[in-house]
Amino acid sequence: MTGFGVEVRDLTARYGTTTALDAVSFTLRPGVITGLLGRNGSGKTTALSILAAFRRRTSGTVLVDGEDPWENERVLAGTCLVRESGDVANDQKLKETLEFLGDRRPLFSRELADTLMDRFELDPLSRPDRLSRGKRSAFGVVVGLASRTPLTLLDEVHLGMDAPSRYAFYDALLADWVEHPRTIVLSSHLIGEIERLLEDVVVLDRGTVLTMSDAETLRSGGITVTGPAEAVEAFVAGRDVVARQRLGRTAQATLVGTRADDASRARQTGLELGPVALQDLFVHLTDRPAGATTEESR
Ligand SMILES: Nc1ncnc2c1ncn2[C@@H]1O[C@H](COP(=O)(O)OP(=O)(O)OP(=O)(O)O)[C@@H](O)[C@H]1O
Repeated sequence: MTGFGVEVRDLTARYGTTTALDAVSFTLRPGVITGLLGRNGSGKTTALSILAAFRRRTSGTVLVDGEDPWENERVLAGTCLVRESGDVANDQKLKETLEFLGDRRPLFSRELADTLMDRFELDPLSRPDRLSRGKRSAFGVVVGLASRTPLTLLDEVHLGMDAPSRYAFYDALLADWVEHPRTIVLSSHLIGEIERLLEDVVVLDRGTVLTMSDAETLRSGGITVTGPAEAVEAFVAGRDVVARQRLGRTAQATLVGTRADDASRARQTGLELGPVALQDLFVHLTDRPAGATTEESR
């Protein structure tokens, strides 16, 4: 099993007069972990809700494993969407929810669920409405990962979790995906922590696709330059610097755009070149002039 592929073409979704997605097209490669990135209100939740048939589209084409997911039993049995709220029955004990999913989802792993319940210190006898926000999110992670569905959509599910729990989640996700490859989408506007997990990236901005690429290609669009502050400044003069950091006399600048002689210039001036953080590129790509309204900046 390598997971469901997804093909989205000209997808438009409106809520009354608000256009949440405006003729959006993207693909999700089967068996790949994709980051669906975008600032608040960019349309991530709407897109994932349509893929999982939680919500109907206004127009456009959505194919999950080659078929329209709407009222499609086969596709929906292979799709799991977990949103930050957890999306689980509030009036059921956690253990009952896991038993229910074990009966319904053919690939559900009770063993993985139990391991994750222990790791997140979740009491199987508790109920979601009695859990803290972070623990509720953690239970969403248990459901999302243990379901092992061919299409797993995790919508900002990690945001409420504390740092140790988030890192336990990232490690568990990667380890289980290596053993059981499947299509996973992680949506977020906090990219720093998850970028090492992502093979592909789709960036949404105000309901449109800003960029779609494999993460390596995206990263290769920029470099970091590290070394003595003055030499770094001389190197980046006149170029598109999207982030700067300084520690004592050492500075690091993040550049968008590379030049053929970057490596030789860096060698000559004793500077170190490194990969760019997706978070910095994301901020650069989705940055808007202060005060610009949605319509003006379109
Ligand atoms: N139920 C709704 N009714 C009206 N407008 C909505 C509804 N849900 C979302 N929207 C609007 O649609 C747009 C996209 O929202 P969506 O929740 O998909 O974005 P998002 O990228 O998931 O945001 P966030 O990162 O803040 O969760 C926003 O302008 C939002 O205000």
